[in-house]
Amino acid sequence: MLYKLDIDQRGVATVTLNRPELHNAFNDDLIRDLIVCFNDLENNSGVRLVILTGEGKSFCAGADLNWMKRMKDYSHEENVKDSQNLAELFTVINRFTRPVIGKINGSALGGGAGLVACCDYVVAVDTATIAFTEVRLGLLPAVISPFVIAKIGESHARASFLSGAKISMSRAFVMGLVHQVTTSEHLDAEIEKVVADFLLAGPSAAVRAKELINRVVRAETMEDARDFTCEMIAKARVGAEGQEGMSALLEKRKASWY
Ligand SMILES: C/C=C/C(=O)SCCNC(=O)CCNC(=O)[C@H](O)C(C)(C)COP(=O)(O)OP(=O)(O)OC[C@H]1O[C@@H](n2cnc3c(N)ncnc32)[C@H](O)[C@@H]1OP(=O)(O)O
Repeated sequence: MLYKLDIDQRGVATVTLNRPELHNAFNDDLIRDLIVCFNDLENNSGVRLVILTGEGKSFCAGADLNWMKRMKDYSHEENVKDSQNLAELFTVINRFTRPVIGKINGSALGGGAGLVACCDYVVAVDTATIAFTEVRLGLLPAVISPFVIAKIGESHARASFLSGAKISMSRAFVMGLVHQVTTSEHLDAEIEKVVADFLLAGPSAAVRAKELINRVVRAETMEDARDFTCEMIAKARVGAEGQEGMSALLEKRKASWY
């Protein structure tokens, strides 16, 4: 298995990419393993959120170049199929119904930067760099582009995709790729604070909030967005969790999901 999985009593799952000797670069085995892992976590109703991180000094060095280079012996159709597996990985992480927190322990390059963009909340060490290096390798940040452009917008995508230049953490913060920057010494403690904040949300409300964002950003018109957002709040306020959350605040007690 090219990743490690730990699920604690609170339902916090930690997925750790585990190919440290290759800076957690992904090959077809790691891609397949991670898709299965995230699908299993999706089907595990006890999981409240996922932390995604890397073993060793890097978060993820993107695609394993030895593996990608070998793809020249494959047909065009096989190459397209293979790229679709990678797209599937980004999709299962990005669409994972519960929050995914990126714990960026080191550099995230190429497809590794794409993984960062798929996370809902990202805490990174100040020594990490993010770079969409693909063009410097004669390649393209293709499969990751929908996720990254949705996150940072066209202007930042043009600036970073076309040069492949390293992005410092202060810049990644401004771009909205990273939400918090800390030292490696404080990374675990900062992640724990973030986890505690996310666990304060009603479990079902957190899932619905993520669904809301995914639907609003993909809505074709304001009217479409208005219709389903009204539907969603109409259901939430009469639902058991909404009723419990409001009662708990009014009665000055903790809601029962804590
Ligand atoms: C569709 C998706 C496309 C993509 O994702 S394209 C790939 C984009 N990735 C990159 O551009 C990352 C390339 N790697 C690096 O820039 C550096 O490496 C690091 C910053 C990650 C680490 O640098 P340092 O600490 O100096 O270590 P080191 O000596 O460069 O690497 C140790 C071993 O790891 C191998 N390695 C690093 N990244 C990859 C990779 N992406 N694919 C295959 N091998 C990789 C190296 O070659 C080397 O190997 P050895 O020990 O045999 O010399």
